[in-house]
Amino acid sequence: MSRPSAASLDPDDLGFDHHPETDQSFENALANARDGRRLSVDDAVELLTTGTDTEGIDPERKERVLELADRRRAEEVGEEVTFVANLNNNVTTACNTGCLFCNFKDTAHRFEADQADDHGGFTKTPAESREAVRAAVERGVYEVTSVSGLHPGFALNDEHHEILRATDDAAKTVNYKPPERYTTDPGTYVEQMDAMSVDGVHLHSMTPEEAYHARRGTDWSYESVYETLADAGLDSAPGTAAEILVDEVRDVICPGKIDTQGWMDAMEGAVAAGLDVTATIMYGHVENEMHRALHLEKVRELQDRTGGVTEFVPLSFIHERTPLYEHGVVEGGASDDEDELLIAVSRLFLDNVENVQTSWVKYGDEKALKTLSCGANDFMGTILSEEITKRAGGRFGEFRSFDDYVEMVASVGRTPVERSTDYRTKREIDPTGEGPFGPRLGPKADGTPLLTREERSERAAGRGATADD
Ligand SMILES: C[S@@+](CC[C@H](N)C(=O)[O-])C[C@H]1O[C@@H](n2cnc3c(N)ncnc32)[C@H](O)[C@@H]1O
Ligand SMILES: Nc1c(NC[C@H](O)[C@H](O)[C@H](O)CO)[nH]c(=O)[nH]c1=O
Ligand SMILES: N[C@@H](Cc1ccc(O)cc1)C(=O)O
Ligand code: SF4
Repeated sequence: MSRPSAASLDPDDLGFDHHPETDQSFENALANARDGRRLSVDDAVELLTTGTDTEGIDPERKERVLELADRRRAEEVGEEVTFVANLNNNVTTACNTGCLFCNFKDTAHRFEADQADDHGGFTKTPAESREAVRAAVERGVYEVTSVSGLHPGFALNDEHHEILRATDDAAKTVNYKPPERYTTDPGTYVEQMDAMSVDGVHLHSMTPEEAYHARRGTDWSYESVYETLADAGLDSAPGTAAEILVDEVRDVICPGKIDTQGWMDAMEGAVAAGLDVTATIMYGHVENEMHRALHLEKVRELQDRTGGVTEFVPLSFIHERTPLYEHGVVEGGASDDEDELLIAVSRLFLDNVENVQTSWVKYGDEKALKTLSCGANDFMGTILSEEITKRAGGRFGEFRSFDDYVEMVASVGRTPVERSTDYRTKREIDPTGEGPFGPRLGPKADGTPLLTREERSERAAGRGATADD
């Protein structure tokens, strides 16, 4: 695959074949949504653009789309706003994939034992991962989300290491270097899953890109890889790495990643292995509204085929410290109008996905609360630790307490509800009840807040006490 370098990309001429042009009209598309007809890609483009017959976003039309989506949300899932008590535990930032929207990763060779420079990244051993999760579960957390860089020393298990070690020119052909070359050995994926799967916690891990890494250089199926991971403790898989599921966009922003079909195959393999999955979109960079609509179509197809997608998560691109922005390929991320419309059209288009998640990490509290009346019904999790958005320049912090959630959700007149990762277990919280509030659905969750008042103020002051220290 030829890889364009960010510096050589002309933002006005990315050579896309897909453009937001349709034979549909805005009013027709809106009527289709109102009458509950399954929307076409052209309908979605009309709604996302508030009509291709007008320039820019028409504020009055936008409100009509948002209102319809809000009504659909109320019909489908009611007034509850759900959230989960979870911890993000990223295992390593070492990655050579080079996605141009990402500043989470650090070039992997800098992690090698003979490299002197301080790369500012990290790799956790399985024992360190286990300790981070154990400490969080002790506090009441019951989900751990773990997404990581594609460390060249990672393999699925010992058998996979043997295959990769025997591969010719493995660094180049299969992005593999033996783990002993690195200062810290991340262990195998199986060892990491086993380590993080402690005390009945739900383990949400292994994105399609990570699953690809866990079978590189072999003919193993995604299903068998996910089965092996499930046997080691994996419970569900995050559908990140989706970015925009249109190859002409992937060729620009993540040419080193698996393609659209590869992402679909991995997700289907995860569901075939008995796992729930989530699906995401990472939008607001070089893509246009036609790409966004085509992406939604892929997610709807996946759900038609599998029924395994528990939630859809729009991730608004954080641009500040990314190659795409630094090289002038983009001038910023999505506007507020675009964020609201993306949430609304996701709700209307994805008639087979029950939950649409809004992210306080990407939007901040104020905008995230607004999106709860544009079609969103889930408010993600407490996460306790955040690296991806922070490293890209995001400023909205790493933690929300149950008190924060209860106050925010009540302030918009909705019902705060604690949920399990799979949404099958829920507990409504009475905002007029006596606080402070804490989780109750976890193995060690007895209603005590996740962090003490002192720990929270230390965090607020930026002195950084984290759940795992
Ligand atoms: C950082 S990766 C980690 C997991 C794994 N390396 C992968 O790519 O699947 C997880 C996701 O974070 C999201 N992400 C990365 N950088 C971002 C940014 N600057 N703004 C918004 N989302 C971002 C992308 O959607 C990406 O797929
Ligand atoms: N939207 C973001 C998430 N979402 C994931 C949730 O927190 C949770 O793990 C999932 O809903 C399964 O229960 N996580 C982030 O780190 N950052 C986000 O922006
Ligand atoms: N890790 C992703 C968020 C995410 C994680 C798990 C999910 O199921 C969905 C979204 C990010 O911060 O960009
Ligand atoms: S998005 Fe994932 S694969 Fe791409 S560079 Fe970042 S960590 Fe690596």
